[in-house]
Amino acid sequence: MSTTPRPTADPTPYDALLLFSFGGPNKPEDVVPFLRNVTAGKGIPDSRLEEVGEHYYAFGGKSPINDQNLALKAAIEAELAARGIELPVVWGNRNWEPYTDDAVTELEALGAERAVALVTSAYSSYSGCRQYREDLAVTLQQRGQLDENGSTGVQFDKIRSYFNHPGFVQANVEAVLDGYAALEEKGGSPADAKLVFVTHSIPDTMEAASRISQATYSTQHLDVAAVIAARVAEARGHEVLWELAYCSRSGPPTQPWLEPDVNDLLTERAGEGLRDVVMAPIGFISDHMEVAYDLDTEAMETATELGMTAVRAGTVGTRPAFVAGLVDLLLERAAKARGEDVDEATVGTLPPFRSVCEVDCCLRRDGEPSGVPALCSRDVNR
Ligand SMILES: CC1=C(CCC(=O)O)c2cc3nc(cc4[nH]c(cc5[nH]c(cc1n2)c(C)c5CCC(=O)O)c(CCC(=O)O)c4C)C(CCC(=O)O)=C3C
Ligand SMILES: [Fe+2]
Repeated sequence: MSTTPRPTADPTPYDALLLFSFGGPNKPEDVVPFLRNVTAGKGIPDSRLEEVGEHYYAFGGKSPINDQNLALKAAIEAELAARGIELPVVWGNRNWEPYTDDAVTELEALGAERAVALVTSAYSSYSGCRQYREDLAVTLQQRGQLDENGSTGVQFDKIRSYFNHPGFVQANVEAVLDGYAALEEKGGSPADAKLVFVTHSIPDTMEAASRISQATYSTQHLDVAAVIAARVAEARGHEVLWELAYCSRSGPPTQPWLEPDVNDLLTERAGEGLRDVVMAPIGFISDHMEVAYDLDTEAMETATELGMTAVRAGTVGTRPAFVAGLVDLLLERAAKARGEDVDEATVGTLPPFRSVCEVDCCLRRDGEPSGVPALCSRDVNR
């Protein structure tokens, strides 16, 4: 379908790729310290933390996310090798081992001077963009490697948010089509089904602050959802009605977050007579805990109780279209860093997002300066 030529297989000026993720616990003893890392200073009620801890214990205290990142790392390495590109891939996480600091140590051991970061969040908001850039800056600061101009050690650039990159979108289309096939196998009626896209909820204040990144977080999802639904409708030859819902809300009940919650949406639509649902978690790139618990456990239970026939489509994971797209994005970023004119491929109505963020891009709260340094932006150290 896509006729966009592959970018030149030259990673110069980069000498390493940082696969930069969230992290998750590997065993029961990791759960509480992991949750402390995630929630430090975020005002999440203890009751919510205990509840989320239980989600992890129900899965033996091990999040699937680390194995999924290792699988993605291996898939990227294989794609690089297949294209004859020699570039080491180093993995680091904000909230668990191997930490960002471990990754920087590994980059130094490799002799890397300029690395490009690939964040495992496809969409732009504080949680999916700036929080990673801050983590990198604070890590360097703690190592004594940050001054007012940025890093004095390994230099970092970032790959643009890729929610509207053809590879990510195509992999989602394939996953949703597999979901429709699974619905049919389950005895559902695909032509009457609702396609419910699901993503992580964020506070309304974070949504408002994400505006500066060229389109808000929810708008990014709506734009790409429309493209995916249209392609699925075309491939299946029937109409596809769709909606966007949210999961994994936390924070105090008084704080507004993006809605509708997926469980509330299912309940409301069941009341209106909807019987068949395909849930597509386009907000996540792998089947980590939010997907395994909030969708496969909780939302599936809701759907079953409502008497619906429901399936959950896969995430992009290591689908070849996604992995090839990531390598294209890396090469595109490299060409940009070399000052070349590059074709930044997108689908939908939104532009390619910036790989060097605007001043005050994606703050945590609308209008409030963060006071925390961030890399890969025009406001280093603000
Ligand atoms: C937008 C977004 C993504 C999607 C993009 C992406 O995929 O990266 C994401 C991913 C993830 N979130 C994760 C886990 C958690 N997120 C939390 C808390 C929060 N997430 C938020 C946003 C997001 N989070 C927000 C606004 C909060 C409130 C606190 C704050 O303002 O920052 C909490 C604290 C308890 C709770 O509140 O649930 C946990 C444990 C895991 C790991 C899963 C695993 O272990 O498999 C992953 C990949
Ligand atoms: Fe989260």
